[in-house]
Amino acid sequence: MSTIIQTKQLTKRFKNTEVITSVNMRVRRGEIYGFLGPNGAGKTTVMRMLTNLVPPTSGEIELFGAPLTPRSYETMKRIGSIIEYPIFYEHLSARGNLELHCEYMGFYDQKAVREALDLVGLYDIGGKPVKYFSLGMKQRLGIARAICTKPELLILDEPVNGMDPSGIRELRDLFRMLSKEYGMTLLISSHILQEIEQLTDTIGVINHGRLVEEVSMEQIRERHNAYIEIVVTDTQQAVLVLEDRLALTNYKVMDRGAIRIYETSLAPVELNRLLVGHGIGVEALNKKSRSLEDYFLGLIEGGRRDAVEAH
Ligand SMILES: Nc1ncnc2c1ncn2[C@@H]1O[C@H](COP(=O)(O)OP(=O)(O)OP(=O)(O)O)[C@@H](O)[C@H]1O
Repeated sequence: MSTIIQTKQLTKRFKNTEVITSVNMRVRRGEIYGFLGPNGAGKTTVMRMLTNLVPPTSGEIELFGAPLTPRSYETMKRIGSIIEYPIFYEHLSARGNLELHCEYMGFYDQKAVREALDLVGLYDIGGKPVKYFSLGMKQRLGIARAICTKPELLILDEPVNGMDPSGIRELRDLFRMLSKEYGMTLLISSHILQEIEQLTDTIGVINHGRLVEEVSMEQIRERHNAYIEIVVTDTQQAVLVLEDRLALTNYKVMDRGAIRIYETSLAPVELNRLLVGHGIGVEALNKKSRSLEDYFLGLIEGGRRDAVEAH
């Protein structure tokens, strides 16, 4: 798959404070990339650099395979974005705002404004001045503005901020549709895992200006399979029984007599009976599942212990 965004050692300092440190991120064509991190982690600053709103202090950005420079005007036309809160001409209607934007971007397609308003569910009130719009409606109008020029890449900074749960669901469906049917690549930031977990193909976790993890959701789900943990009196003997009698290979011997079995379809009662039947004492038997939330909190709280342990 080709690469749409690639940063190399991307670093940003404001005066003497380094807020982004050596970020190497990669977003592939057609994927939805979730950019996750707590408030102040540096998501907006990275997105501002990607859209040429602020220059990097050092490092490189490649968009669509070419280096980004302050003069990359044509590249910018291939990107739709909302960075922080979208700002509009309040006295103009939603439609008026989008028409102005298309004109400014040199994009002439009569249908585009209508289609964009329709996609975000604002078509019926497209004639109303924006000053009467709620925060959620403005957020949707921001998305309409970002997509009306049919960009290949959408960069959205906390797009579901301030929206109610049904609005969030609608936007999720819209993002999926843009990715599948229009083939757009999406980079979406959030500080709430649940908001983007079901949507993204890849997650990049940023904390204190550093990218601490970049991983596909598929890998994450594999790693975070539920498991059964047993604590036994004789691990060697127990392993023999698991392999010979149950043909198990996906287990891991931990310390202090514990074994994790990543095969949760086993019935705990049967497992216990089998081990005891072979003269192995079972001191504990628990079914566990570590939530994604725990995993990301672990990353954000500074340690990579969980990630290492899960491998
Ligand atoms: N223009 C600026 N001058 C000085 N410091 C800045 C500037 N812009 C951002 N920062 C600092 O950079 C750090 C990262 O901020 P940024 O807005 O990128 O984080 P964020 O992850 O987007 O957070 P949020 O979710 O709160 O928007 C913060 O400590 C912020 O105070």
